[in-house]
Amino acid sequence: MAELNEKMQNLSVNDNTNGYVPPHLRNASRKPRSSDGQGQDQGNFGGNRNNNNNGGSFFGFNNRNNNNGGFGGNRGGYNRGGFGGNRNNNNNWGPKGSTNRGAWIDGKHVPGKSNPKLELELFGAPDDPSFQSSGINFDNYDDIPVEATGKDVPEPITEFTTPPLDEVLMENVKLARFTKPTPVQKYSIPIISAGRDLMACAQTGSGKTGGFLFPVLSESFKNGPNEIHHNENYYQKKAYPTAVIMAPTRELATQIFDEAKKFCYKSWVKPCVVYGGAPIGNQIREMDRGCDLLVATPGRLSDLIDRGKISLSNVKYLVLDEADRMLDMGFEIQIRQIVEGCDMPPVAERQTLMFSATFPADIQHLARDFLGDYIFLSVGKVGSTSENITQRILYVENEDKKSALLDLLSASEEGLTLIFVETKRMADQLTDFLIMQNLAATAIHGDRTQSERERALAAFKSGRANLLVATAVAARGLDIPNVTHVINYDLPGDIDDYVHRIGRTGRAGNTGLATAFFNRDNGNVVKGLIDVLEEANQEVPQFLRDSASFSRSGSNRSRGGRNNSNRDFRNSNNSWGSRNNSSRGGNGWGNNSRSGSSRGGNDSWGSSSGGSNNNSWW
Ligand SMILES: Nc1ncnc2c1ncn2[C@@H]1O[C@H](COP(=O)(O)OP(=O)(O)OP(=O)(O)O)[C@@H](O)[C@H]1O
Repeated sequence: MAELNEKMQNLSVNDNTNGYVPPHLRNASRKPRSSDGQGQDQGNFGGNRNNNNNGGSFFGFNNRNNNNGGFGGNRGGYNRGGFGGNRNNNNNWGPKGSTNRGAWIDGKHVPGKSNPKLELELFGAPDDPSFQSSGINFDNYDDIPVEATGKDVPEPITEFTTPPLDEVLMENVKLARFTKPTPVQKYSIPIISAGRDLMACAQTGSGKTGGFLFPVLSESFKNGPNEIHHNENYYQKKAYPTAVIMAPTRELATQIFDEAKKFCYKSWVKPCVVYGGAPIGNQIREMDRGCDLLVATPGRLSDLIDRGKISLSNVKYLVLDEADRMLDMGFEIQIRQIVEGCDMPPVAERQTLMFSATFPADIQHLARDFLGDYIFLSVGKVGSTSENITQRILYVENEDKKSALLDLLSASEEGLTLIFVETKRMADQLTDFLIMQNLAATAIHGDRTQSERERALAAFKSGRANLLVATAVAARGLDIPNVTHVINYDLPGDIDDYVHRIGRTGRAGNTGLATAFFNRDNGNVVKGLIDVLEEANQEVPQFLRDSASFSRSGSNRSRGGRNNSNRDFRNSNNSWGSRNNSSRGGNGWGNNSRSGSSRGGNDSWGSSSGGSNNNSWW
């Protein structure tokens, strides 16, 4: 990292006092443009001009890679073995002939047998770089302040132990080479094991998936499935999952499913995944073979409920992962219909868990309706970024971005680089441009077919394409080992998106670099950006501060500013009965800025007790 920073300094890319100067103009006199729009544009620096590469070997894009390893699908060999339909059978899955699957028989958990080949597929070899391993800064997580509010908050655990964790789950945690819980896991495991509802917020890459999977699976292994009270229609099979996990995107759903496969190993719990854009028939057939833990995107889940293929009447655990993103994507009506309008047990008869790295106010309203007497857990500041990620903001005009990008890429060390743009069109254009430079780039965005998206991700993960140009579709949750650099070629209009995007690097205690191109078009996000940089002890370039004084977001709380709550808003004195008070982009956020609730303030960081807080934060 130090070397990379040095190289960037040498390239002048990191010079925050002046605007970005493309290589061909470095020795020319060129006045930096001011971010208030007063500067003069003296040059027209298109990106292609300097790069007359006609002999491009077109890599990766447009399906040129014959990669058969679809995202998330192959590693576990999940589809190869037959799943018997009945959960009480000791069904086989994984490589042929294995009997790894456990069963629930006469009120007891009978684990399956070990299968070394499948173990290798699920958990990888210790030195396999395609499996994320914890980095040198993993221990730094111990210093992260944690706050848990609500009634009777259980004490956190400090190690993975039995109890509270089930033995089979413990074995799988060991196979995954997880030696100790991350902070969010330390709290979420005892909270969920105690049967409590939970709203948990923790930084990107800090192990939230395990935070809900470990206790949900562990309790399921101990307690077995709910008894199905409904008559099975012989001609139409229905899935009755015990746990339902909803996630905003197909890729994230697939990734959670992959994690679930690992930690369900040898147990009676059979995980399934359903998402739009893939043939529904295959997904139904897979569910017919057993479906105890279902990972789903809201749209496909509603569809399958409407078709009578899924009943939620058996659900003990409902998890909403990246719930705020699901609302942003317009899924609220579908989610409410699934949770409140179908046969899902009521709040008191299920456990409901919400996880995200950002929790804007409206998601806390959803919590009011979906969760009962819940614990609010915040690990680190809500919406903050990990200090493992070094953040750099460069002033780059739109027409200079391509050159600046090439500069950055030439300075990059080994590793994968994720480049975020705002539009699908731009993703395609930029990918083509990079391919023309003989760079190994591919793209992921919503207009690509599911199989194209899967191939792109697989090529990126394997390193065959070390550059992935992405829209917001890849911003959340994706856990790709060895992403060393995230470049916000276009900054998002929403600071929460920025937080999630850069969180694709610096995961599980590893270090990472995040570079963003900023110019006057990004005035709406400047205030939030400064907050995020300051919270993570990063350098704030002067041009950002200058820009903040011109920016609208300096004076209101648009989505570009920080409208997260880092508080459990039940502790607020304000009435939160009216949704209108908390709409995104609204005003009336009160006097308490985020810094008002920093460690040095009145708040009880580091305490697990539910101190009440009279701050009015909207
Ligand atoms: N206890 C642990 N020890 C070591 N590594 C862990 C542990 N828990 C999780 N990890 C690894 O850390 C990485 C990040 O975890 P995960 O994807 O759950 O993060 P997250 O908090 O959900 O991130 P995001 O907010 O981006 O979705 C994963 O590769 C996971 O395997």
